[in-house]
Amino acid sequence: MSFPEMNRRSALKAIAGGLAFPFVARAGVAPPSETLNHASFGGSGMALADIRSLTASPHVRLVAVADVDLDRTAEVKRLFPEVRVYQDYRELLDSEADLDSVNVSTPDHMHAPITREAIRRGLHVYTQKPLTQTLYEARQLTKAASDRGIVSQMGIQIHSHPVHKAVVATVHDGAIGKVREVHSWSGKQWGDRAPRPDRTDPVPEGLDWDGWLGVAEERPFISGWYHPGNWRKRLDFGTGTFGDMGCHILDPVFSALELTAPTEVRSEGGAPNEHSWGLDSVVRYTFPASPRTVDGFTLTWYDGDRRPPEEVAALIGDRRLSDQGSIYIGEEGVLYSPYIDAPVLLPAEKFMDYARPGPEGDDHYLQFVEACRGNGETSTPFSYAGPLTEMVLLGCLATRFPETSLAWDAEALKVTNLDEANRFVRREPREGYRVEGL
Ligand SMILES: NC(=O)C1=CN([C@@H]2O[C@H](COP(=O)(O)OP(=O)(O)OC[C@H]3O[C@@H](n4cnc5c(N)ncnc54)[C@H](OP(=O)(O)O)[C@@H]3O)[C@@H](O)[C@H]2O)C=CC1
Ligand SMILES: O=C1CO[C@H](CO)[C@@H](O)[C@@H]1O
Repeated sequence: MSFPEMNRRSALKAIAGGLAFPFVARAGVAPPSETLNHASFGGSGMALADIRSLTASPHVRLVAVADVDLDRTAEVKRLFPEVRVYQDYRELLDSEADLDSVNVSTPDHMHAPITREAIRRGLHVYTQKPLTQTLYEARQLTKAASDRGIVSQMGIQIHSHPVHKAVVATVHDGAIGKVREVHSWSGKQWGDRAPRPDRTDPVPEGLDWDGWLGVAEERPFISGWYHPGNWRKRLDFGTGTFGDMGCHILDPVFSALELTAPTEVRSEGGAPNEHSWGLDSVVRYTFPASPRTVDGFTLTWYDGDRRPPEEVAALIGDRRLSDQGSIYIGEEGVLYSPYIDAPVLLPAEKFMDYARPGPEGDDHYLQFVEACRGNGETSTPFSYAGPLTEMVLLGCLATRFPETSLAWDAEALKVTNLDEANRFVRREPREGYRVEGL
């Protein structure tokens, strides 16, 4: 680690301790007694929810917020009158020399550059899902977090929920044996078949539109089309329904089945148009066998109006198929997991006397805070969240090439049988928003 890579607070700690480079595994982990100086990227929407959850700990002091839309910072200023508000994330990072930790809760396209810069400064990072917007960025953040030894956590709070933990524990307990297939779905519709409206609207006074665009190409502001929220539907900013909900819904699948990178992915549903993600995706992955799966295990994702086929839905009998969830088909039984609801083991008679694991939940945010203070570990560090995000983003990429089986070489981060697919593995950031290491 080079000295300029240390943040000032860490450097002072190091010097005070009489050591030039004392941080081998984790740079600048605060001692347990210390209150973290924390900054948020994003001041409204999910960012505000993240701020509230993190500052529920008495050991977190919110000192700064960056938000490109100053019109959306009134509430955070009301709640934290002392907070310093910036409009440009780069200015915040350059000005706030005493930070320990940050949350990155902006739209997806800015997760990577902001998180990468925070890591470079040795700050602990809580980054919203999906970790990044491209596969390459996910790989780079995973590596950077590990090289720099910071504490990291992705914002998939369901990972720490008792229901998620129960699904994982039940599969690990062997209740349904080795798993042959999983079918997962979300009824959300973060896509758009309509063309981009041909108009330019005035940029609202408080919004720095260039800053909002960040790494993406310049374009006219269109009211309601991007900001806030609808950026999820747009190719350059969001990741469609799959990217939006996949990191939540496939998270228990990924950890319960101890999946590694898929070897093949195929889209059989809707495709994007020139500007927006498609609707009604169906994407099937093939994985190498894991200790929890059979050879040839497949995972299929459905969204919008698409759902698992009748013979799969029939496995849950006359129960209602929830709007979001998963069905795990094992060699010895079926596990139906409605999203954030108790898992159901089937056939019911077989599991009547089964002692279901009932693990306790955890607070995903406080887990991060405590890990930054040297107490315990996070449960979704980038070493876990990076590969999970890569899997999800590979599915998003596949929707661009319907009815085509893409062979994936995860180590090389490359589609090996269709070269044109590889231009979507990585993005070229706009001049002025390039960040070292991405
Ligand atoms: N884990 C979960 O359960 C949830 C996670 N999310 C995730 O949170 C993220 C944000 O989503 P959401 O809040 O709904 O989106 P919004 O568009 O409503 O808000 C995004 C926030 O980021 C700010 N922002 C945008 N660009 C920048 C920038 N360059 N620098 C600093 N701040 C910026 C926004 O400011 P402005 O007002 O100017 O846009 C706003 O405060 C997404 O990645 C989403 O996937 C969202 C909901 C739930
Ligand atoms: O959990 C979530 C709830 O819904 C939001 C919108 O679809 C998501 O962005 C979010 O991750």
